[in-house]
Amino acid sequence: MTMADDIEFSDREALLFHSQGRPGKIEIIASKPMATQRDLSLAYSPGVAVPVQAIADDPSAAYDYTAKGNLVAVISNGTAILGMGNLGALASKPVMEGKAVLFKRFADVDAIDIEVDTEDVDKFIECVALLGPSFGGINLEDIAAPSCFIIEQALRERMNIPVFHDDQHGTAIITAAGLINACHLTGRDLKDVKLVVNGAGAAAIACTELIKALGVSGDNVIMCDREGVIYKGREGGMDQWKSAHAADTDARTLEDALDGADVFLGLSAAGALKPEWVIKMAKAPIIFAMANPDPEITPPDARAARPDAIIATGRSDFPNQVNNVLGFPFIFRGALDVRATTINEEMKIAAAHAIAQLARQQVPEEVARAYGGRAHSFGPEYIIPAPFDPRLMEVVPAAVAQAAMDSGVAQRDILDIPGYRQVLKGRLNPTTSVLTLAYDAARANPKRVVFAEAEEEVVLRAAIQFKQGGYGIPVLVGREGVRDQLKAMGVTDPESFELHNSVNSPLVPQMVETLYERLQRRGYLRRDVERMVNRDRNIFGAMLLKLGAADAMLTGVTRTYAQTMRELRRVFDNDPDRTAFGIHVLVGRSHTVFMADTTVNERPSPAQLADIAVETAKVARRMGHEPRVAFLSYSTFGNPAGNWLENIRAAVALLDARGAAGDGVDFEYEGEMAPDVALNPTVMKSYPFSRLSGPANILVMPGLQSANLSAKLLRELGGDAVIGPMLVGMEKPVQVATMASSASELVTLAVLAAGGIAR
Ligand SMILES: NC(=O)C1=CN([C@@H]2O[C@H](COP(=O)(O)OP(=O)(O)OC[C@H]3O[C@@H](n4cnc5c(N)ncnc54)[C@H](OP(=O)(O)O)[C@@H]3O)[C@@H](O)[C@H]2O)C=CC1
Ligand SMILES: CC(=O)C(=O)O
Ligand SMILES: [Mg+2]
Repeated sequence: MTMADDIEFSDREALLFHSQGRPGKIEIIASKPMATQRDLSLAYSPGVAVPVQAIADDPSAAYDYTAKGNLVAVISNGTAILGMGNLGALASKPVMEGKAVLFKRFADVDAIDIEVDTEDVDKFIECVALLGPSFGGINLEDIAAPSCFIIEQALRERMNIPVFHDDQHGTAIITAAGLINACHLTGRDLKDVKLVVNGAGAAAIACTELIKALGVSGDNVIMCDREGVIYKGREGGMDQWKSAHAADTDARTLEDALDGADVFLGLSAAGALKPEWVIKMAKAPIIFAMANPDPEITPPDARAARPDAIIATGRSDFPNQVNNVLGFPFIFRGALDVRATTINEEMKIAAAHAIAQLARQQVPEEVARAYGGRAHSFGPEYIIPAPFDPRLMEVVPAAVAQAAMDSGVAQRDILDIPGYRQVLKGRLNPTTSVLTLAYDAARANPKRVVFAEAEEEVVLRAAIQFKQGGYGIPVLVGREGVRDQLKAMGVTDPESFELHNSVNSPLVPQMVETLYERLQRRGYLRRDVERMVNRDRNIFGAMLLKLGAADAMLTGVTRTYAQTMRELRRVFDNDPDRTAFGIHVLVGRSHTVFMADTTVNERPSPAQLADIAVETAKVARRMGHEPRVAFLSYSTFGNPAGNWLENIRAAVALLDARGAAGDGVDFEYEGEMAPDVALNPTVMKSYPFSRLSGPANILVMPGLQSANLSAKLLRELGGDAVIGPMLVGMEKPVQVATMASSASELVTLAVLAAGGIAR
């Protein structure tokens, strides 16, 4: 196969990728434990008879007792494998396995590939129709036109689950989204656009139909196939689907058709578009060369011919990937979740608009990271979101589900769409579900949060996301130039951001007064205080908070944690009677563990250890977890004996006493114990007297050495996501990020502070 020079893998690597380990790309994993005889009895005979009878009595019970409702079949006969042509059912298997994997990765839809070895349309229809009971939906793939039209139509009529030919409708939805945005960027009105479509197969016909439905005039569209322009009256190589798009034109070749055209839409074959024809297109032409794996024209060739063009391909190694992977996982997610009987026009148009809109919003960092740090913002090189954009999972299924309900094809209603969007977010990323309560709390009661280091780009990105997410009002500390920075980052209304600095803040005299009163007996002269307020953004930002101009504060990106804490301590005390300390939260797929104190107290006293347990338990509850506290040590209940255990034992005794006195110790705790005893139920069994009813989810660490080391090791080497460090116990909600924090991590800390979770 010919590959473009810049693809960074060889054919051998592609084969190795598929053959290494288990051959292929998918496997099936049981969703229920199969460990014991009892499990077997329940899962298989005799237990399985019960759901069998329930489904026989009421077929809709299949959605409750089997995987049907989340299972999609990816079905092909291999007659149009990508742009490679008819290579047969078996050869299509790598593509179909690939589509199944994409369903799972992007939208948590379980999918299985089925290759049907026939080109006989009736046999194919019969085969698929009979598979209906197994699946929640059918995704037809890489079936050549015109058979695909007959097959899809017949199956849609016969089956009561969604049947969707991805190459037709998935492609059409994404193409429409890309075209809407490309026209927007080049100041074109869809109804005036002159469009040339190359290809008259599954993808081309469906794209053209949807684009016409969106407002492009039929008179302005010319479609071409291998024989050239499909014009009214042409006789050779025609069928009813091509005839429907035959143009009233004198143009006979693709070259003729392209003269003055605004848009080229290629859904045909590699190399079909010559650079010299592109030169004839209108100003700022839009070129979607979507054949896979090799496009109709390579982006470098298209760019060389037309530097003013917007260029898209179906591939992930160039900007603007217009590929149905952006659609099918999320469209099925929404359709399955409302048990839609079909995927109708309303649902497709809702998906197209949702995707188009998403591209116009600020791009989150996860996306930039997934694409090697290439930053995106809406423009000619970024007309459509990238498949790794986690927001697709939140917005597209919700739009599709809503459209299904509105158009009457949903069998189950989702009434709480904001709640559904949260569920969708949590479905992919356990970290976001842990944070759901925090995000909800912040959004319900938006607070003013000081972003003290707003001249840093990462901080500004976080502030923009914080504002756009509706989590609160960022209060930026920085020079006037920050507004230009905001503008350069795509913010259209930088004036709407509140910006403070000591040069023009009317609060400075009051800040100096208040801080001097606090520090005058701690070795500071008034002029020291003046200098601090005027020059140090942490002091200035903290004073905004102290004086009530904001509700919370975020800093830490420009100075070390210890240095930042020293500065904050000049302004803030601990909350009276509380210990200030840090918490890291480790989020795995099946567990969440809070670890404290990971940042502040080098050798916590027994009273501090007890406080850390009580306060961390409160934070865990605020994040939806019932606390079980383990006081960690290298030693478990006195073995081995050592000199370092007294503090821990005294802390446990203090909690016993506080509990006996009814003083807020309403959670399980135990210690001292080693981490395996705290976390591993099997090891735990050796200590039947332990008061923990299950694995601990709060680990109170014996000292800063072990705590900070553990947190950092887990962040660098562990497989889990790590949230934090959160700072709790200060007089005001202040969060100190680590210097390497990403914008998403900063947003999380701001949300934890604003939502009152970390306080
Ligand atoms: N980026 C994306 O998301 C997607 C891209 N595609 C790509 O679109 C292409 C077509 O796929 P699909 O519609 O499923 O396949 P079909 O087999 O249904 O259709 C192929 C069409 O392309 C036409 N064609 C082939 N070669 C040429 C050429 N040199 N000049 C003009 N027309 C040509 C054929 O013409 P004729 O009718 O005369 O035989 C036919 O109409 C493939 O390259 C595929 O990879 C498809 C789906 C999604
Ligand atoms: C992307 C796709 O489905 C195709 O090229 O056929
Ligand atoms: Mg395909």
